Amino acid sequence: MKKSYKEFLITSEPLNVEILSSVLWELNIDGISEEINCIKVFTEDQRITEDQIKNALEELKKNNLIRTYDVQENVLYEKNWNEEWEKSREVLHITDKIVIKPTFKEYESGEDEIVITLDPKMSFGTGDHATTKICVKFLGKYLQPNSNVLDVGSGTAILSIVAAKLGASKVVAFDIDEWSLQNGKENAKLNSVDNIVDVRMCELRDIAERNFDLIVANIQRNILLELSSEISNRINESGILILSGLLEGDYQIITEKYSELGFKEIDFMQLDEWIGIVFRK
Ligand SMILES: C[S@@+](CC[C@H](N)C(=O)[O-])C[C@H]1O[C@@H](n2cnc3c(N)ncnc32)[C@H](O)[C@@H]1O
Repeated sequence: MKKSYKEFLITSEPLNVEILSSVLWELNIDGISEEINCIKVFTEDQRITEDQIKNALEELKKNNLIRTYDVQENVLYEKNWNEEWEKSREVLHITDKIVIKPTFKEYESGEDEIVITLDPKMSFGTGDHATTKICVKFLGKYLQPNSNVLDVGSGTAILSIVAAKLGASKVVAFDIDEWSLQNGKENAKLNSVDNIVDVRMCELRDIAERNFDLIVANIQRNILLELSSEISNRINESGILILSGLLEGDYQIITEKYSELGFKEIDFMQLDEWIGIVFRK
């Protein structure tokens, strides 16, 4: 039997690809491709309904992040959506030193550059999203060589691989998503850091280690609030905590929660409407 996929063609005003894709990835879609004036979302048939997409867009509308939207559904037979999606990936220079390259693109690296090769497949973390960029920039600034790092919600393991390449001696990367386990392991191997990056599929409460020098978590606000005590219990005295996945409006509730747990804010960054905060325990 032919396997079918659905393609949802989404137009919105304004067309904010980053915000749309971050919300749509949460629905467990398979891929997104960015077109000139719309985005296309690909998913295996039956997995996601048009109503689920519309509910997510309606939520964004309620929060004034988009004004209007339109969704058109097409069924595709044996379409290689991954190929479509790959066409829109580019080599990304996140800092002067850190470059993210999709596996299918050629790139000649500069002398001091750290080039990370990624095959994102179905996990979050291509490096395109503002929150990933914020975390990468902060890792470049705060990660000390030989650190013990925890990556909460690792997706493609992009942040773990960056940490390993920057000199971390041990990185535990975990995610609740099955695709991320597979994809994170593949990417760690692809970048020859699978001896440093330990990718797991579990919840934070299952992480037995409690001695991390740096914890990075790029997840949405409610999860960061829910996991705050568990995060706090796993960081060393004077450890660094990098949080992103947050919108401007999340700043106050997050800083209040984490300062109650003894964290002090030491840095802040905003890219578009997304923010990242660095704390020291
Ligand atoms: C925004 S993505 C971040 C991916 C990657 N770290 C990056 O910075 O690009 C958030 C990830 O958190 C995972 N996630 C969501 N809830 C989680 C939880 N309670 N514990 C661990 N991971 C979670 C999702 O599956 C997703 O892969």
